[in-house]
Amino acid sequence: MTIAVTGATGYLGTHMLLCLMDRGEDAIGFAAEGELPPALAGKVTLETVALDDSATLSAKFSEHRITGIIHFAGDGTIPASLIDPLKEYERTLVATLTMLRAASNARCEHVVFSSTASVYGVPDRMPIREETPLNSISPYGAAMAMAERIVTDSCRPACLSTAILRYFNVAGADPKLRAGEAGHPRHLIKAAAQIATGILDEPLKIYGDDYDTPDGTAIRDYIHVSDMAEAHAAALDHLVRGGDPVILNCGYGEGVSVRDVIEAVQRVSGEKLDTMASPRRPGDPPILIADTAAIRSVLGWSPRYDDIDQIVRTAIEWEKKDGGLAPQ
Ligand SMILES: NC(=O)c1ccc[n+]([C@@H]2O[C@H](COP(=O)([O-])OP(=O)(O)OC[C@H]3O[C@@H](n4cnc5c(N)ncnc54)[C@H](O)[C@@H]3O)[C@@H](O)[C@H]2O)c1
Ligand SMILES: O=c1ccn([C@@H]2O[C@H](COP(=O)(O)OP(=O)(O)O[C@H]3O[C@H](CO)[C@@H](O)[C@H](O)[C@H]3O)[C@@H](O)[C@H]2O)c(=O)[nH]1
Repeated sequence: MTIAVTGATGYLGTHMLLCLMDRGEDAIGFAAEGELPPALAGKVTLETVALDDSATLSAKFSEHRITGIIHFAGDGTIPASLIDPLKEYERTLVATLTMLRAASNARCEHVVFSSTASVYGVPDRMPIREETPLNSISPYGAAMAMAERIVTDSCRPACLSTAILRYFNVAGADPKLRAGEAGHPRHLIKAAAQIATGILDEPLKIYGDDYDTPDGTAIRDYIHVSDMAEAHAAALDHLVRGGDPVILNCGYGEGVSVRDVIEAVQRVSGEKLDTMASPRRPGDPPILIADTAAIRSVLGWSPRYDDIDQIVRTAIEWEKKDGGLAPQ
C-alpha cells in the first residue's frame, strides 16, 4: 500500500516519513510549503499541494494509488488560536474537509487523524480517559474537536476506516538527528533546549507558578516524537487488519511539571537555566495526563523513549546540530 502523509514538512510529518522509510513502507509527502530534510529528500516524493484544493489532492491521491492517509496538516498552538481564532478554525477545518473529500474521491481506505489533548479542556479526573467529555477552553482545542466530529461523521459514508489520535505534549527529535522540531521556540522543551545551547539568549519564562500542583507549575504528559510516529504506524496497521474505528490518547501516562522539565534540561546539558516567573498563559489547563490503557491494548503499542531525560537529550542534540553548534 502507498501511504500519504499530509503536513509532511512539519514536525510530526517529517518524523512520520522517517518512521515509514525505516519500516520500508511506500510513502508520499503532501505539503503546501516547505522542504523535506536531507535524510528524506530524494528518497521520498514530496507533492506540493494547497490543502484547500480537493480536486488536485484527489487527482494526486489517485495517481499515487494512495490507500492510507496520515493527516498532520493543521498547525496552531493554544496561544496563537487565542490571538486569531478565525484563522485557527479556518485552517484546521479547511484542511480536514479537503483531505476527507480527496480521500473519498480517490477511494482511499484508511485515515489516521491528528487530534489533541486540548479537546478535553480542564477535566476533573486524572489520568484522562478517552470517554471524558470534550470541553475545550481554547479555539485550538475546539477546532480539533470539530474536526474529530467531521472525521467521525464522514468516515462511514466515504467507506473510510479511521483512527483519531489525541496527542499529549510531543517533544524531542529523531535519535539519529535526521530531523527535529524546527521553527519558533513555542514549546517548553524546545525553548529550554535553545536557551541551554545558547541559541536563545533570554530567561525561560515559567507561565504560572501558583497552580494547585506539587511545585506550583503546570503538569503535562510529554511523549517523544519517534514514539508518536510509531503509534501512527501501529494505528494504520490496526485499520489495515480490519480493526474497528478508534479514538486513542497518545501519551506515557506520566505527569512532568515545568520545573521538572527545567531540572531535566539542566541535568542533561550541565547548564544552569535562567528562569522568570510569568503570569499563567490563557487557555492552559493546570494538568494533562493521559490514561494510556486503550492505546497499549488496542494497538499493542509500547513506547521506547519514555523518560524525560531521553526526550530532552534528543531535543538538545538537535538544537546543537540545527544551530550549527555540533559537527553536521
Ligand atoms: N506538536 C505537538 O505537540 C502537537 C500536540 C497535539 C496535536 N498536534 C497536532 O498535530 C498536527 C501536526 O503538528 P506539528 O507539530 O507537526 O505541526 P507543524 O506546524 O510542525 O506542521 C503542520 C504542517 O501543516 C501545515 N498546514 C496547517 N494547516 C494547513 C492548511 N490549511 N493547508 C495546508 N497545510 C497546512 C503547516 O504548514 C505545517 O507544515 C497538528 O494538527 C497539530 O495541531 C501537535
Ligand atoms: O516558555 C514556556 C513555554 C511553555 N510553558 C508551559 O509549559 C507547558 C507546556 O507548554 P507547551 O510546550 O507550549 O505546550 P502546550 O501549550 O501544553 O501545547 C502542546 O500540547 C498540547 C497537548 O497537551 C497540544 O494540544 C498542543 O498542540 C501542543 O502545542 C504549559 O503549561 C506552558 O504554560 C512555560 O512555562 N514556558
